[in-house]
Amino acid sequence: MHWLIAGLVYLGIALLLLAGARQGWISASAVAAWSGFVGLVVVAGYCALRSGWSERFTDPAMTMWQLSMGVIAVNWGYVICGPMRTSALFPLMVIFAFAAYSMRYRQIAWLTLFAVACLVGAVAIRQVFPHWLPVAEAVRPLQVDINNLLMILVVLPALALVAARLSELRSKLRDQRAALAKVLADVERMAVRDELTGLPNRRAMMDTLARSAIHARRGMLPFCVAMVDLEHFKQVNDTQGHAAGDAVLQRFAEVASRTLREGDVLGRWGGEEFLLVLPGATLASAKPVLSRMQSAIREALLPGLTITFSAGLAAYRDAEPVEALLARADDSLYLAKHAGRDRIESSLDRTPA
Ligand SMILES: Nc1nc2c(ncn2[C@@H]2O[C@H](COP(=O)(O)OP(=O)(O)OP(=O)(O)O)[C@@H](O)[C@H]2O)c(=O)[nH]1
Repeated sequence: MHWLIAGLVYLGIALLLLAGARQGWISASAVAAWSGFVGLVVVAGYCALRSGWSERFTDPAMTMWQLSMGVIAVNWGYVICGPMRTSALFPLMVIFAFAAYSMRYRQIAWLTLFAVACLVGAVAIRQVFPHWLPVAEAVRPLQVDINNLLMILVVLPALALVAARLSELRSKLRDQRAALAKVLADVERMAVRDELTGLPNRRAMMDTLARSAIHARRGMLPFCVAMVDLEHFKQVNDTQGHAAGDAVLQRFAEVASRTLREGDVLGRWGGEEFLLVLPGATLASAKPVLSRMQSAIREALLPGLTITFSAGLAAYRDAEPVEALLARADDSLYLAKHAGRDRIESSLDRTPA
C-alpha cells in the first residue's frame, strides 16, 4: 500500500515536471533522468520487499532507505526545476508524514538532518555550478534559494517534531496494546487454570466433562472419571506448614500428570481433591491407570513424605447428566476411604442395595 502511494506521488510529480518541460522551464532530458531514477527506486524497493530479500534487515520495510531516496528525489527536483523549484519542496511534507507513521524519534532526526544537508547541496549546485543545470536560467536569484533554505530550516524541524511525537504516541499505543493482550491472555489462563498446580481448574474440568458427555452421547467415545483425594493432607499442613502442603499439591500434579496418556485430563477439583477424565476408558481399563498413578505418587512425591490417595471411579452412562456421574464417583471415593484408604473403588464394585 505504501509503495502504491509513493508510486502515485512520484507519478504526479513527474507529470508536473513534464508540464514544466513543455513550458520550457525544465529540460525534458532532466525530467527523463529524474523519472528514471524514481522509477528505479520504486521498482527496486517493491522487488526487495516482495521477494523477501529485505527480511535480512532490522527494518524489513526499508523505511529509512525509501524516505532517504524520496529526499534525494525532492532535492534533485529542486536542482532541475528552475522557476518551479519552490514547489518541488512540497513533497517533503509527504515524506515526513510517512516518517511519522513508521519511524522512531532518532530516525526522524537523522532524516531531518539529511533533508537539510541535501537542500544545502542543491542550493550550492544551483549557485556554484550553474553550467550543471539542465536549463540555463537567465537569473538565478540567490535570495529565492536562501529564502527556501531558511523556510525549510524553520518548517522541517517543526514537522519532524510533530512526526516524532506522533511516532512516540503510536509506539506507546503499540506497547499498551501488547500489555493489554498479555493481561487478557493471563486472565484467560487464570479462568481455566489452577494457579497453584497449573492444572485445569474446576470450571475447565466441567467443560471437559460436558464435551466428553456430548461425544459419548453421539456414540463416539465412552469415558470414565475418577475423583482422587490425597489422604491425611491436613496433617501435612499442620506438621510441615502450609508451604509444604502447597509443594505436595504441586508435586502431585506434576508426577500424576506424567503417568497419564495423551488425551487424559487431570484437573484440580478443589483443595486436595483432583478429578481425572479418561476418554475411551472403561472401568476395567481405568483402574490400572490409577494404580500406576498410586505407585508413582508413593515413590516420588517429596523426600520424607509418604502421601497416598484414594480414588472413586465411575463410567459415564448414556444420557445421564454429568452431575450424576460425579455423584457416583464421589460415592465410590467415600467407599474407598471407608474401606481403609489408599484404594481405588468403582461404582460397579458396590453391592446393589
Ligand atoms: N497447603 C494447602 N492446603 C490446602 C489447600 N487447599 C486445601 N488445603 C487443606 O487441605 C486440608 C484438607 O483437609 P481434610 O478435608 O480434612 O482432608 P484430609 O486431611 O486429607 O483428610 P482425608 O481426606 O480424610 O484423609 C485442609 O487442611 C485445607 O486447609 C491448598 O491450596 N494448599
